[in-house]
Amino acid sequence: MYKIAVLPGDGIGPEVMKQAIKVLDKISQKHNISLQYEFSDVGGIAIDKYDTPLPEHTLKICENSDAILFGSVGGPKWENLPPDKQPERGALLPLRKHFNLFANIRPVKVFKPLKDSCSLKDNLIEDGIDIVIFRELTSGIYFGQPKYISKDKTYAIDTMKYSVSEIERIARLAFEAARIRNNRVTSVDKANVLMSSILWRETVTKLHEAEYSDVELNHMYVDNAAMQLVRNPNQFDVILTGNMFGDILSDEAAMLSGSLGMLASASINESGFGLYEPIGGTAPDIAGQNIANPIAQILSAAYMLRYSLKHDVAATEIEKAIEEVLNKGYRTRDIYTGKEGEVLVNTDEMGDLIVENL
Ligand SMILES: NC(=O)c1ccc[n+]([C@@H]2O[C@H](COP(=O)([O-])OP(=O)(O)OC[C@H]3O[C@@H](n4cnc5c(N)ncnc54)[C@H](O)[C@@H]3O)[C@@H](O)[C@H]2O)c1
Ligand SMILES: CC(C)[C@H](C(=O)O)[C@@H](O)C(=O)O
Ligand SMILES: [Mg+2]
Repeated sequence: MYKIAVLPGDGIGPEVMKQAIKVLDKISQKHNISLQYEFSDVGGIAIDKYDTPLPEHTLKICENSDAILFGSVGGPKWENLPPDKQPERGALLPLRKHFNLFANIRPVKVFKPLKDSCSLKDNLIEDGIDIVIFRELTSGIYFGQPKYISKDKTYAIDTMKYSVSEIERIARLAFEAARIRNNRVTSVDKANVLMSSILWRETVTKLHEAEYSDVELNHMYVDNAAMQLVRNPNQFDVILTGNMFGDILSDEAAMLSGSLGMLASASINESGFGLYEPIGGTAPDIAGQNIANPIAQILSAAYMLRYSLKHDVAATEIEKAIEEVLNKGYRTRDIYTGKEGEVLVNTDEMGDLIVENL
């Protein structure tokens, strides 16, 4: 039996999480996988109830689980609280750090039927897109010390710090992934300006020479990478990058797949324990209307089955069911183009359709 900590969070989090649970119920029945869910509050809702974004009991539930399925946290209501009390800095980042979830894996796939939702010209995505971003998640500018706003509020400091071992462990996973994909790694940095990027580039190069010379490696500055992603996305196979660059490039890459609501991520540590979440946020502009796209949350559940519970077949079946539903023309509002054959559905209906196709 697997214990799953389910943390829906704020905004669209609970709406899309409901769909992911429906899908997990069906697939676990089908494959005889015993799942025990432990729901708990995190983020803004936890601030409202317990005056803290990451209550002790929520952390305990996570510690006693085999994986964490996370929705998203934050929103306008909590934006003006002191920094460490806010949902993102007070819950999500501490969770990532607490469990040492250094490897954030963000696959960018374009489902063929969604080609029209992609903002790029057809000829650029004719053969689909299949990129995976390996983002370092527990260091870099997000966590480096010192980090503060001066008492008189006339200046502020963040520190971008990377150690060789932190770079090596994420680089190793990227090279390993490339070997079973198209054998190419693009390491993205800003080595023409940042010291931490110079070390990043040197470390990746050394590791490549010593252990992974069979993999094709190139280095790219982050500004160029942002441009290349929309100029010719298919040049990329595995993108290896640091915390902040990975955050920005993955939102950009999401639009290749048509919507932020389509991309999910796995954040894992050295022993394979993981937190699984959509790459997008709480979407306050559409929350509470049952119109959000639940696919990113459902894919997060599939990645959980694949990476933490080692049920690859079940994960693949979920991905196939999503593709099937999209093939049949069903679309939530964010991926609806009005083309003939498309049917507009809401969040619940999309969840039901995916369940029916399992
Ligand atoms: N992992 C997380 O918990 C996480 C990630 C990103 C942002 N956030 C938080 O979410 C809040 C809102 O942030 P934001 O507006 O910058 O980013 P966002 O990702 O919430 O929304 C950006 C845009 O994408 C759309 N969108 C996102 N997910 C969607 C979905 N599933 N279906 C359809 N449309 C979708 C939204 O409607 C919005 O127009 C902030 O408080 C932010 O800090 C949390
Ligand atoms: C909410 C925020 C802290 C988070 C990040 O920057 O890592 C989000 O944007 C993401 O991409 O997971
Ligand atoms: Mg982000």
